[in-house]
Amino acid sequence: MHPVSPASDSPLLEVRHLAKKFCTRLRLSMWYALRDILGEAWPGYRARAARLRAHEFWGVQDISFELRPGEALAIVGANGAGKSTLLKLLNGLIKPDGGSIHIRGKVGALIELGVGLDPVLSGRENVFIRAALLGFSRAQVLPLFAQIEEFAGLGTALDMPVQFYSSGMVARLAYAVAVHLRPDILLVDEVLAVGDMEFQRKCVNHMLAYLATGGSVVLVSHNPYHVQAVCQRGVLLERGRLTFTGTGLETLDRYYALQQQQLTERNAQSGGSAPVVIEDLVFESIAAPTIITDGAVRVRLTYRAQTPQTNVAWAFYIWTNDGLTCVTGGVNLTPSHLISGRHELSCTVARLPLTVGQYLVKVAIFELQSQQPLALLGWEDAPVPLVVQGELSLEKSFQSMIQQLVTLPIDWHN
Ligand SMILES: Nc1ncnc2c1ncn2[C@@H]1O[C@H](COP(=O)(O)OP(=O)(O)OP(=O)(O)O)[C@@H](O)[C@H]1O
Repeated sequence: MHPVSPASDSPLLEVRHLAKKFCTRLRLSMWYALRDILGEAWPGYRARAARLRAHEFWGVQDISFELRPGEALAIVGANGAGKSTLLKLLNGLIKPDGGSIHIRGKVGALIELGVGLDPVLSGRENVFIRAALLGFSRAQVLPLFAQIEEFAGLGTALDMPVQFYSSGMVARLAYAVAVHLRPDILLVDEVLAVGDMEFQRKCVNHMLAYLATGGSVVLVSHNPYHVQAVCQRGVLLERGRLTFTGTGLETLDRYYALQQQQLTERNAQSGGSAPVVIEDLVFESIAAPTIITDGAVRVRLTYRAQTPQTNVAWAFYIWTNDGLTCVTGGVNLTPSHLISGRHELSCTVARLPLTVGQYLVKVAIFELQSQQPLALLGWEDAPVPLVVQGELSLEKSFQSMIQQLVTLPIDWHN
């Protein structure tokens, strides 16, 4: 692969009106599958396949998008929305009932991690087996082995049977093999969530380097850190349908708004007993009475938890009034723990280099493993306002005038 200009290249992946149906009854689904195999020989079969039979439903329906070299697409949606089904269709693991998929190039996939690994064989032997499943001979893999070993970082565990691996170790091995065989399109299904933070960072850095050389990524993830770092584009799936396309973060924003709506409804139905509720979010200046450009800021989030929650992360997002994302940071990569009752989470921002102006803040607490939001504030309801003040020097008023979002501490030299 070569460095490319993404916009100028024709799509590596073209998906048009893709559809897949499932049946809720196992025996009936087997009968339908048999009829479908026989029926494929008959003219007009495809037209009939577009209809639902008794106890069938659409797992995904009418999905269309394209992916060009150098692009990464986030697929976002609630449990059961059809994300894995879509990846399995792209990887050819299951056949569509409608629409088409055109792929130019080689696909590497990290979908069901354990699949394709022999539990009694060592990690080392499984590297060759997994590569063979992807069409690579032992001779082709040997020159890449040192890189795969180094990336997986399993040390002596590489010679241990895979059945003794943790899910994180399996993810390391599977990811290292898939990416070093240089696919043109890499499909990744929430695999990163099972790896530790150091490995997640390594994968994100690797994906960015891979994208820069013209690779493409389809990433199922709700982790803001992964979506913001990797995906320029995103699609939102709701009950199998594509309901929104935008940048990765706009898609996540839309998804969180939907989730907050559902969490609020569920909370109301259960008489206000949601497991976790964010009650308040405060941005306060550490040194001055007000938040000033470039000043240090403390962020305090007040939550109420019914039961303790381990392994959660929280993130805040700062937007301009007209909807432009200016800070998507604040994702804590070390897991937090929530204690039952009403408590606070906090963090400090050493320098907030936003220019003088008014901003809006939204916040999310989400489970690290499933990456699903546990509690949200500001997405569906009113975001928290944030006012950044500062002296209106000539330089700063000029920055505000041209709507610059950040101030840089520049020393000019003659
Ligand atoms: N083989 C199958 N047979 C029947 N139904 C299926 C099958 N595979 C998926 N489904 C159903 O299709 C829908 C979409 O499932 P899918 O696994 O694609 O969702 P998802 O968005 O990946 O969810 P999650 O976030 O929970 O992994 C769900 O209702 C699921 O139960």
